[in-house]
Amino acid sequence: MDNILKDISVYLIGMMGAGKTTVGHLLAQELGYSRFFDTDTLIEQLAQGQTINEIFATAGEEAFRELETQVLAELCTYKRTVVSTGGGIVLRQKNWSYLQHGLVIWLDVPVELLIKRLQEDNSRPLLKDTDPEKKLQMLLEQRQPLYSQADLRITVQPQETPEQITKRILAEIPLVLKPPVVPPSDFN
Ligand SMILES: Nc1ncnc2c1ncn2[C@@H]1O[C@H](COP(=O)(O)OP(=O)(O)O)[C@@H](O)[C@H]1O
Ligand SMILES: O=C(O)C1=C[C@@H](OP(=O)(O)O)[C@@H](O)[C@H](O)C1
Ligand SMILES: [Mg+2]
Repeated sequence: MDNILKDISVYLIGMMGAGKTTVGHLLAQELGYSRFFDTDTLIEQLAQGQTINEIFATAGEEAFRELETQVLAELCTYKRTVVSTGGGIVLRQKNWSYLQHGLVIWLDVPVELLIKRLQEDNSRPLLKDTDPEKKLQMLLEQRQPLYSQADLRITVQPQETPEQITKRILAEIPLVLKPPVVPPSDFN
């Protein structure tokens, strides 16, 4: 896989709860990439240890998005790295110019499954809503056309484990990589 990817980095995108953070770790291991980063973790470090919830509450979503862009701009200079992004990273056009430094993979998970996974989770400020399922559905509708710009879409099945998803990503990566340009032998 190392050779096929030619050291390029991988960016995981998709909705909150899609498993980007969970799968990203495993994918880095399987690719033999020593670097794994989660943009949310880096944002929290940049904000002097404030949680994502605290950043949203004190500085607001726009300030969070600024930090997100700042973090991504740095990460995109790295090769041989897996980056798990936050679900809203696709919203800014500028972020796409950074994401496109690597292979962009969309973990596509049905809303019913996202809701199950995030039921007990209070770490997503955008889901502090009277109807989190409706909110997720609305966000997905807004973002679906953006996620669709990924190089590879992985439609996750309800029972699929993070390990199985990682294996499937590894199997599907070669299908979306452009073959290297080999000049004809008499080319000079
Ligand atoms: N394939 C999976 N099957 C079951 N639970 C999962 C799977 N992937 C992730 N989870 C769980 O769902 C929650 C959200 O996962 P996470 O990796 O944080 O998603 P994201 O980073 O996309 O928001 C976590 O509790 C995680 O353990
Ligand atoms: O979808 C979003 O806008 C967000 C997703 C979160 O990351 P995960 O996708 O890892 O949950 C986090 O960046 C923040 O709460 C905003
Ligand atoms: Mg995450």
